[in-house]
Amino acid sequence: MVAAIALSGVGKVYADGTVAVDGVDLEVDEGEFVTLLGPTGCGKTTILRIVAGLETATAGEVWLGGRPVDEASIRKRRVSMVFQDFALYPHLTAGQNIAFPLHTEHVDDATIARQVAEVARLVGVEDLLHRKPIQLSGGQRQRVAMARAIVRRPSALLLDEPLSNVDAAVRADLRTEISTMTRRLGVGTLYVTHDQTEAMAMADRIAVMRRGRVEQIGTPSQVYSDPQRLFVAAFLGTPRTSLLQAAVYARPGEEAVLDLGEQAISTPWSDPRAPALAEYNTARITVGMRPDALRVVSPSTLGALHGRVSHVERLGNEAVVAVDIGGVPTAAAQSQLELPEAPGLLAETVAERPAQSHGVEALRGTLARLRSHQHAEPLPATARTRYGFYPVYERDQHAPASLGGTVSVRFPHPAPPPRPGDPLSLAVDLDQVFLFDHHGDRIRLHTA
Ligand SMILES: Nc1ncnc2c1ncn2[C@@H]1O[C@H](COP(=O)(O)OP(=O)(O)OP(=O)(O)O)[C@@H](O)[C@H]1O
Repeated sequence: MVAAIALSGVGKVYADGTVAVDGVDLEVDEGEFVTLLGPTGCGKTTILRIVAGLETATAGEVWLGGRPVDEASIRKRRVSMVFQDFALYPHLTAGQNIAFPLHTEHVDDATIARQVAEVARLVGVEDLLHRKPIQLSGGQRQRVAMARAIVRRPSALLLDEPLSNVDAAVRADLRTEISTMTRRLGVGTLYVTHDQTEAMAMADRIAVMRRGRVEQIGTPSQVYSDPQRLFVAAFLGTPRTSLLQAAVYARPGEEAVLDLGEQAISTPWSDPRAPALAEYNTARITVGMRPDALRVVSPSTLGALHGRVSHVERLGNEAVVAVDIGGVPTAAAQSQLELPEAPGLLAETVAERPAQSHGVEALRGTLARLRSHQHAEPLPATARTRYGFYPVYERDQHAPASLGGTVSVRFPHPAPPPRPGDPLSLAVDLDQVFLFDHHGDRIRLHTA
């Protein structure tokens, strides 16, 4: 099959030297829905603009319907783009807005009327065609924008966070409608979002992006359940995947351990993963754990991790309980601080420190900490554990609890969740634990 959209080694360096896109390969088949998912500034919009012809790539090639199109005009590309801010013409009615692309192509009036009615019905705005954009709700405006984008039967559809200005209730409906509609039309769609729920719900495949590169591309369940990179594991999952530093120690014939500092995850030598772990003996790695990997057990259970509840979040159908097991979070540069919620965390951090510093000073201090996390690894000290030397990174006392060395477990309704401060013991399912080396690449324990 010929790909609707194909990018090969595409790069973009802006005039000021910003590397926005860095060697991206990507294919979207006809009728396929691919989302570009990643934190703010990772290059998602730039990729869409390059495909649409609004921006020129500084490296690589773009192909549409099997033809290289770098020199082609925007119109010849038959690509439609929808932005998050609707961008309807305010002085035209919804019907005139939808008809607009056809007028520019000199289509006759009867055909225009027929096609407008058809797409208006498809997106559910047939009763609103006489209204001006100002008389429409956010959700209705976005439906009109979608109708305008598909009325020309584009060969590729580019959607840039089209639901971010629509309120939550309408967003869920539109999410389903948009992905159903693009599949029915058989149009190749590239959809930009930084919302993982949206990406998971809509996409055939998700390309998780970071700093201009695609870190991993796969079906929603592949990228969620089988992350190849630490960043992907960190980015996907609610609550956040816990990423803790660990040292690997193997004692042939006895056990292999992931030493978390205050305690360790151990597996007996008879487990084929133990000799596989031995290949990493003394290596410093990152252990990624989601609630799926943990089970609450009695304190006497052999090999359980023990901790105290630091935070309980009640979500109605379940409670998410953060448990401090004395772990040390992995270098933030590789994980959390680049996530889109970072500004929120920043605000939280500032709010937590009113007694020590004030206003601008507090903000400056916090920014300095965030920056130093982004650019420099903390200097490791070492401490003796029962297995060997463990690199001790100073725990940041002021970091919000969500950045601490905690793990999370779920208490589905109606199980009563524990309270902050309560002790809790957790058994670890090693099959559900992700291990990453210091480059952020997944360590796979080949046990065959
Ligand atoms: N015209 C420009 N000149 C210089 N740098 C730019 C320009 N446009 C974007 N950038 C930079 O390129 C990088 C990628 O931007 P882009 O808008 O593609 O990211 P994004 O992932 O879509 O972000 P968001 O989710 O915030 O929209 C950012 O660092 C941004 O500041």
